[in-house]
Amino acid sequence: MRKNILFVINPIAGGNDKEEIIEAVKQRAEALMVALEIYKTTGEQDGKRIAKIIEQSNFSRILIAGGDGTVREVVDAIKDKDILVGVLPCGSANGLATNLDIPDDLEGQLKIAFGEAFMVMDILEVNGQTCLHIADMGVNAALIENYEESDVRGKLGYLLQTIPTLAQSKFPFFVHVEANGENLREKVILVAIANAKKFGTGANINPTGFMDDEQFEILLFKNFDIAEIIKTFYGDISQSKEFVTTIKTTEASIKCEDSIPFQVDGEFMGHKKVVHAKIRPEKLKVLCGS
Ligand SMILES: Nc1ncnc2c1ncn2[C@@H]1O[C@H](COP(=O)(O)OP(=O)(O)OP(=O)(O)O)[C@@H](O)[C@H]1O
Repeated sequence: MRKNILFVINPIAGGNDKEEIIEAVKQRAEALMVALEIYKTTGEQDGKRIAKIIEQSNFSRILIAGGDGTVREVVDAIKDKDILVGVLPCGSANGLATNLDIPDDLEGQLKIAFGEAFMVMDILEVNGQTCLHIADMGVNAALIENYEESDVRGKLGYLLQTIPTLAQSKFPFFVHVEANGENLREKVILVAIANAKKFGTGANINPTGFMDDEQFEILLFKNFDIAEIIKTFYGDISQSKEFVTTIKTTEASIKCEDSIPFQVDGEFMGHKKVVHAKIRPEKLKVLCGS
């Protein structure tokens, strides 16, 4: 049977031109004699439209040129269908691609997108939302909130928000975590709910986490030290017990005494007091680097 690929492109993701990627994918599909259907997102009802397109054809894989937001939308549209997903990262945040070892060069990305190496990864549900790599409450979500309101994009824009965010913030805060039948109360600056190891910035906040181990980690970052926080987001992370407590689980409730900034896969989701996280029964087959 001839292979069918759906190619979803978010034209505005990352603010960059997608023509080179589109042409390269078209050429590769043609060379492999694979039928390619293209869907360009509009920002309106894309999830519903993609779900309808998937219903009408028998796609063996979906390639996505976009950022984490576009990938999440496609994953929601796939539901429990057996379709391989490949990411050609071009968003301003590409945390999932970072965790899948997708390289920066287009040739390397195409090799993976049209290759056969894939992982069967877990999907988290966090307050009813699909979460593929990391959700968190606290200082990182506050940075994303401020970043989304600022004019400077990219890593610099994010870094520029660090000092004002910390200066005006209500951190540290108290959090109650209920997981594995136990309760824990800690004073923290950030609670991460991590399916993956790394933030989109590349920082490896969860070195013991795997995306295909049917569990996730709750990481309670405790120290309020600006130098340590900046290192955490951009480089090496201290895994000392004074700095972070890690809980491995399949379901957890996180309750805060105040409303705290909350983000899922790099998208700011408002201020929350309660976050419930669990592993979904369905999995995602995703093409990866190794
Ligand atoms: N044609 C379009 N015009 C405007 N917005 C769009 C369009 N297509 C998709 N979107 C929006 O793009 C967002 C997803 O972007 P994605 O996360 O993939 O890339 P990004 O560059 O990281 O985005 P951002 O920096 O805005 O988070 C969604 O909010 C979606 O509604």
